[in-house]
Amino acid sequence: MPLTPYEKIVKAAEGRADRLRKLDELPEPKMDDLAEFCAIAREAADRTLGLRPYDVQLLGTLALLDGKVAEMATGEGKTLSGAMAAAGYALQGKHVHVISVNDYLARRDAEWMGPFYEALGVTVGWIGQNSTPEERREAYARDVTYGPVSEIGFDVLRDRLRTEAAEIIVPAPEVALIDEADSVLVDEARVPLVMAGSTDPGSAVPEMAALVRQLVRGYHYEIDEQARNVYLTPKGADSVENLLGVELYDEHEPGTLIELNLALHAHALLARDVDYIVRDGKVQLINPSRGRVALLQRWPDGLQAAVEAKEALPPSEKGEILDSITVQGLIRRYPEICGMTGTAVAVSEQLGEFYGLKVAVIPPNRPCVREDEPDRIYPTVPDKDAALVEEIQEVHATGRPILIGTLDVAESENLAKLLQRRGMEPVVLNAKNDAEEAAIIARAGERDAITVSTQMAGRGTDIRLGDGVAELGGLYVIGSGRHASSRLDDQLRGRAGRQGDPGGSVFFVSTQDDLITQFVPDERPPAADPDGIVRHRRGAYLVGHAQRVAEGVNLEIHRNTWRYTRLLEHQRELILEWRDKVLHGDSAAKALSTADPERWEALPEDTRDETARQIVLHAIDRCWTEHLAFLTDLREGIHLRALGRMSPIDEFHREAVAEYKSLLAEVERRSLESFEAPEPDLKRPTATWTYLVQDNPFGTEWDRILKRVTAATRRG
Ligand SMILES: Nc1ncnc2c1ncn2[C@@H]1O[C@H](COP(=O)(O)OP(=O)(O)OP(=O)(O)O)[C@@H](O)[C@H]1O
Repeated sequence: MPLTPYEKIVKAAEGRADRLRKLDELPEPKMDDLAEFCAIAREAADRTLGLRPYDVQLLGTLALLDGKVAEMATGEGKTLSGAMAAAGYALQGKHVHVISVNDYLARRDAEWMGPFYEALGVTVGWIGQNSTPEERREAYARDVTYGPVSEIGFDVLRDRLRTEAAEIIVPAPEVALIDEADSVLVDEARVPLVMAGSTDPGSAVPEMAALVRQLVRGYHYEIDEQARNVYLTPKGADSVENLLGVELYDEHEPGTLIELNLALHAHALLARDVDYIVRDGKVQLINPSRGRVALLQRWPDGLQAAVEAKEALPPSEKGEILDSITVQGLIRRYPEICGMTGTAVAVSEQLGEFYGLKVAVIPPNRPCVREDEPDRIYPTVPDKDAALVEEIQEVHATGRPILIGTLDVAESENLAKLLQRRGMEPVVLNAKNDAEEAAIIARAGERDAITVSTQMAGRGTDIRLGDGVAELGGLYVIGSGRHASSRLDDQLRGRAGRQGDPGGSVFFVSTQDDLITQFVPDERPPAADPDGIVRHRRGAYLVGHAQRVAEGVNLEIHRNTWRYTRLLEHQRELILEWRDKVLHGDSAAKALSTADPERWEALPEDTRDETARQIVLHAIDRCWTEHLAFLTDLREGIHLRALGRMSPIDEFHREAVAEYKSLLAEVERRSLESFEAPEPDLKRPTATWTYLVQDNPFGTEWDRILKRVTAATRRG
């Protein structure tokens, strides 16, 4: 039977692809080969997807193939650039993980790009939260696997505890191609992915939650400027002691103080509809940089329980941490890393420092003609809100679609109410109704549309202009306040003016906004002009300055966390290497038969190898879990050493290294003990589960101890 034109191109491309597969035999792919690859990929995309890649998309692909982070503006077609690069790596014989930010995008992109991969003879699969182990295994066996960072991380953690070599499902890491690279590599880098086991419900203390509700800010407790800490005043401490009838600062009974602190944190620093929402009887955290519900995320155990108590919800499960890995640790396992995002330049320093990555700026296909107006600055929040509503009403009267980006769920709901009162009909998109996202966004560019959204609308969504909207000036984006990172501002602006569309953007700011009062509390804002707008140059300076301070604080936190986790990641690699040898080889048998030849001989020959393997694996896993707990405690308490003028990080390293060395001896000791026991106890947790820990927003135990010491001195 004659081939259809489609089959012909598939065949031709496959033949070419076979030749390209041989590329990896060459020491370095030559430019000629890359050019040929680009030509084939463009043709394949055109014929299979109906999308003929623009030159700039190919430039993006080349940057990715060169191991860079490609900065490409929104709507420039990163999905296709990424797929071409993934195919390029796959044709060199490498496994590629395309790391998406959520299940929806992983599946959508893998399916959308499917025919393109097929034409090049590259196999593709995807995984999501609901994938079964079998589906996962199959997806990982493909040349290119799409998946959200958390799912890949959880699979790595689960593999980490396998006791049968055949059960391992994630292949050795080769290439990571990361979508929204700044968000994954920088904003989420500190998030630990955790695997926990066994059962013990968290302890929530409803009485504490009720007690802190009665306390008054400024009298009983204070919050520091950056809203990262809350502490009792001497008066507050007295009142609490009276109410509880206990001595709070009793060194021997720290439990009450810890519970009280957690309850106070949950009460004073974590706000419903800002930091989390309550849905289906559960506390659901909101991802601060995405504005979405962060499914699977929770705070460290005590804090999670305190928030649940605050909301009068049943406590969620609590368990022993069997292993954990940070997003940064997970990504750094890949020998080759590349990524793409609309905003990379602003974090190029971090990308270089933490991953050795360089940024390549890809020009837009058509010049951006969006008009970005300077911020409109007002003295107070009510002034700002009034002006915002006024502006929306005026522009809405012309029919031009408006997208308003708010900083949190509560703000989006308040603004929507204000607009409704003026007879407008805004559509709200936030973490509470994320299921309707696609439908809401699809209409956001139509005439008369008013969409109020949290940062959710900032990424990964394509807003097309409706009929006649270009003549009205295109989409008008308004920010109701500047974010703590200029990247988030830029992403919001980027929703307008895609692919040379007309569009506009402006931010409304007040000198009372949290960004300013938290990060530059001592600066006095300039006065407003008679019409109520702050035009003095210092106003704009202050806003920019506050944002830079906020970015600096976050970078410092990232650096500090990495200083502590780097050693841990290194130790994990070493222990995993050892574990792998045990799992895949006969090192356990060798060690135990040498240690106790008599016992070895007494064991049935056909099962003793496996027995030895299970004994040593069990000892390694137990000791590692205990080591992790030790390091967590060490890190929490290490800052007390600073009082003794030792550098906390040096001290941490010294102890962690010593402990690791003793861990190796301990594994051997326990293995031998089990080996010699008549009935070795090789129990493993009956239930395991995975979750992400949202960084403890309130610093370390050290801060709390300092506050405690200060409070106690003040009282004395
Ligand atoms: N070469 C092309 N020719 C025509 N349309 C294209 C081309 N490449 C991509 N597109 C279209 O452009 C739109 C945006 O693509 P995509 O979602 O990949 O953009 P993006 O860069 O990821 O944007 P965002 O930052 O919003 O995620 C899609 O509708 C896609 O079909």
